[in-house]
Amino acid sequence: SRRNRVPSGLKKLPGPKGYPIIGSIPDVPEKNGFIKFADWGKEFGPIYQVNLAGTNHVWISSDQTAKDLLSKKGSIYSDRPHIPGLIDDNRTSAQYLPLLSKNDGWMRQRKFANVIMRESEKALFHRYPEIEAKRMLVELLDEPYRYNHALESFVARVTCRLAWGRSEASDELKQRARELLIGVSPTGAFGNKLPFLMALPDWLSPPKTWERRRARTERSFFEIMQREVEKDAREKKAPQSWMKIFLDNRSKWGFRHGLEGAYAVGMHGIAGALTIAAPMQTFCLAMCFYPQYLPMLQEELDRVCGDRLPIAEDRPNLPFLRAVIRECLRWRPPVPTGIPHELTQDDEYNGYHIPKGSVVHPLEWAVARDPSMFPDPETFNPLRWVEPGWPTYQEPLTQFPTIINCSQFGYGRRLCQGQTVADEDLLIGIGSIAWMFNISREHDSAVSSISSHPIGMDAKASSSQEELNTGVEEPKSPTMEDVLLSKYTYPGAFPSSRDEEERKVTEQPKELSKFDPANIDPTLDFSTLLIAKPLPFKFELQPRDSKRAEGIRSLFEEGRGKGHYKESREFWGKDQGKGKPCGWGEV
Ligand code: HEM
Repeated sequence: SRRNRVPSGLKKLPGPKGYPIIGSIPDVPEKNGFIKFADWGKEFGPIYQVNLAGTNHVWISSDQTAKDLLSKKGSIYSDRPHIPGLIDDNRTSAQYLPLLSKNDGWMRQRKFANVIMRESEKALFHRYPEIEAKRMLVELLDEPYRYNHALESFVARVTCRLAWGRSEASDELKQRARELLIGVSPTGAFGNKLPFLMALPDWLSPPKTWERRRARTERSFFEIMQREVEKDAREKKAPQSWMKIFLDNRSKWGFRHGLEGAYAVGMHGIAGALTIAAPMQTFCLAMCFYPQYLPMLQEELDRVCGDRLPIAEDRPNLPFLRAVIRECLRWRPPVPTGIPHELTQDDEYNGYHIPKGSVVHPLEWAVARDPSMFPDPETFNPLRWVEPGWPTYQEPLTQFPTIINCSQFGYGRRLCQGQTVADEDLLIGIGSIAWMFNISREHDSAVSSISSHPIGMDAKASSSQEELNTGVEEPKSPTMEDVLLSKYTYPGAFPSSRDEEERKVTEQPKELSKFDPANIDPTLDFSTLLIAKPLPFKFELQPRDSKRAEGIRSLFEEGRGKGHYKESREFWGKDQGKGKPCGWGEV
């Protein structure tokens, strides 16, 4: 109660009442909990507080408030909370830069991150995204029903090359990313839901055993990758990579030991592999539900790129592609709850008291839905970025729209370090898909003589293990008809082309049902972990023209002949280390 005392002259932040001890935990659904937090924002205002199992969580749903606190008062709002589900203390272990406290380790790793990002950007990311785009397109042509695999592999291969100069570890990197995501997500590892499990002996606590194996495997993986680059460097055949930058100037970074370098590089590999596929999957979803924009995008790509795939130098000439990417991030933010900051001393804001130790969330989902900045916010509308008159329109169009420094990358001193990598991957990745394919929701066999594949018929084949095992039941996939007739209740998520009658049906307020997976809007069927990705969905992917398809196939074969496209390799044996000290954990 002393902690909760409000100094005289100040008010307590508003917020839901909750229950004794557990606070408001029962009121927050596991699926799409960010919508609940955004709803509370509408009820209590742009800043409010919620007690979740004894911790004070402050939720911010306005960009201005987030800037006022997290950016302007960065000296006290830049710490990170403890994550109980991890074996080592995330705040001090110097393993994961995004989770470190604001300490020396964080400062030296951030400096290192600045250098590796700057160097990569200067070198146009060594053209890795352009090289890997060809492999992705061929995989989509051959096995479109495994589209998730192709998109995630594209991102993981680029990041793997950037981190260690080679792509063969991309499957392992994806698995490391999935397991770490589970380890750190409040809705993932049991150790985060029931922290006392991490205080029990290993033999009594399966979540602790799982986490110990995950941490051991991750460390071995990072060490193996570091040793391989060291060997390549000794033999003067190491390609450019973040690891090579580290090794070339080992003493310059002030790291405590070589292992810190292994983690500093590996963490960036994981951060890239975790996040960038989400907006690419969102792009496919958006093109199914807002089909009017794909022809506009293809017109721009054909005009600028003609018969070749988009490349980095096309960026200034592709404003509509940048608008589509920016809108994907806004419409379905990859980190909808934001990554929490921790407040290190008592503060006041607009007459409200914010107690030290509060966990402060910039709620991206709500920030991206401010109707004064984004009119008709639930609608996917890339035109808001390129048509004068919209509040988000900005010139020159050779530079804007851009995702760099948008709120989806966070605030203040903890701003995302990997923005330029994400920017490049999305430009090349999404641009290449749109250049090559038509994407549509319904199967129409008469559309073209070129073979077309309806996707998602075999949901398992198209989903990664992570998505199959996030704790979400296989969705019942309501049809658009179901949705329109009665079930769906979250207002405004339909394409603006739908008429008023349909809108009225959708806007009937039916509390709670919107969180029920069976009733969920198909464009809101996302995984439940900290980084939200659309769960596998059915759509049709059809090459626009057979000449382009053949052209890319032959470029890919040519690259393969030169050894550019190595197969992914296993690190722990055929069974991925089942029963051994290191290997893949269940996800
Ligand atoms: C679409 C892709 C991405 C999104 C949406 C994203 C989003 C975020 C967010 C919201 C934060 C937290 C900011 C805050 O605390 O206020 C963050 C931090 C971070 N991100 Fe990203 N990120 C993306 C891609 C990447 C990539 C590709 C990398 C590296 C290769 C990366 C590296 C980092 C790092 C190192 C931090 C921690 C910074 C710190 O705590 O000091 N991110 N990112």
